[in-house]
Amino acid sequence: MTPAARVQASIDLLDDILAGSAVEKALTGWARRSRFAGSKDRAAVRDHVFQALRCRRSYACLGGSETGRGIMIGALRAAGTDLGSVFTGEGYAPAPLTPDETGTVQAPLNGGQSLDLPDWLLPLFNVSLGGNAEQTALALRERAPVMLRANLRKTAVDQVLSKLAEDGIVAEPDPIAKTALRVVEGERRIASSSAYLDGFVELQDGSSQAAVETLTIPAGARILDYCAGGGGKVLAMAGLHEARWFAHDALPQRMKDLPERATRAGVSVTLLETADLEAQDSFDLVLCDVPCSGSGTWRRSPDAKWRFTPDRLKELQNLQSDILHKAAGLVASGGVLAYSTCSVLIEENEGQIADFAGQTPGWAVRYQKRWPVSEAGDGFFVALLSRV
Ligand SMILES: C[S@@+](CC[C@H](N)C(=O)[O-])C[C@H]1O[C@@H](n2cnc3c(N)ncnc32)[C@H](O)[C@@H]1O
Repeated sequence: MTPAARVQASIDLLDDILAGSAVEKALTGWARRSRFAGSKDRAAVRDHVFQALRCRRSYACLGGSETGRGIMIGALRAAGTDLGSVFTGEGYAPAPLTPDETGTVQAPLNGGQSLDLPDWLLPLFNVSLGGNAEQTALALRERAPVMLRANLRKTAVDQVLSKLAEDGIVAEPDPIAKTALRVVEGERRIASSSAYLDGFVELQDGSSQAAVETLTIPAGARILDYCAGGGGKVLAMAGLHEARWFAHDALPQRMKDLPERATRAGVSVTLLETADLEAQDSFDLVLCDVPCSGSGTWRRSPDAKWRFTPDRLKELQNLQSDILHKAAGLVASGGVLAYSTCSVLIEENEGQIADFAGQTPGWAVRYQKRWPVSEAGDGFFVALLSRV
């Protein structure tokens, strides 16, 4: 595909996504229908689409309309590309610019436009992040780093790096966590590398790894990952400690890959359905990695930023509170209740913990920490509460 044909494909995909299609589904469907597209074309189109979604609002302003075409015109303008060389109408290139498109005169962008945030979120970012609000919004306009977690249960970091290098993957340790590796080269080879298939590494953001490092886990303790999903957190804990591992999710099918991942990692994890929990002895630590806005990860799933609403925030707050109260009942006397989100919003983080501690006698907040959206990690929050 020519660079211009990739732009046209991205325009069509963005139109599908703006009409409501899920991003990954739209990309997979396009790749299936487009046998002519090689792996470099697919990667380039994916990059165009993701970057356009991260900066959807500012690019639409620069391009003169909130359509796939307007957004891609804005993206190319922002990158300083000569639009005439792309919008030629030749072959599979987009049609030439109309006089309106050529002449789009740009008024200065307002706050929400230049920060690529919906207006309703601006005050929430300001309250939650204070002086870091703008920096955080701007960081969410950039591509996320590719981070791996070294499974120290299998071997030491330097050996993991050598194993990755055998498969042409260059990575380097990142100080955000002792298990964190930043991938510098070869990210597309990770899923087929022997380091990955043999359980020496998992894809995991740096902040999640750092948060797991804050947990104190005594040998032999009973640990429950209450919102386990694919098991990222329980596997990260098990990479560092010897304990008895349990995983639960309200939607057990979300845990379907966990047994295979655990086997690869050399760990044994007992899966529990909600009905099994009552018959279980209590746990020394229950981690609630709750469903959240994902606002700390919007550079990875940028469409979520535009689909998020005040009603959805309320719904999530209620769910988070409900999960905290239910999980608290599973913690042994003297045990720890851990709560985490990949959100940057106070409403889902400190606010949620303050409400829980205020409403629930017998619990004290021992520790809270936020990680900013950075070059090594997504926005992340962890709180530890203990029974008093
Ligand atoms: C943020 S994801 C977990 C990600 C996972 N811990 C990881 O690191 O890969 C939140 C999970 O909570 C689950 N969930 C939603 N409501 C729940 C509830 N009431 N009780 C327990 N889990 C719930 C969702 O199905 C989802 O898998």
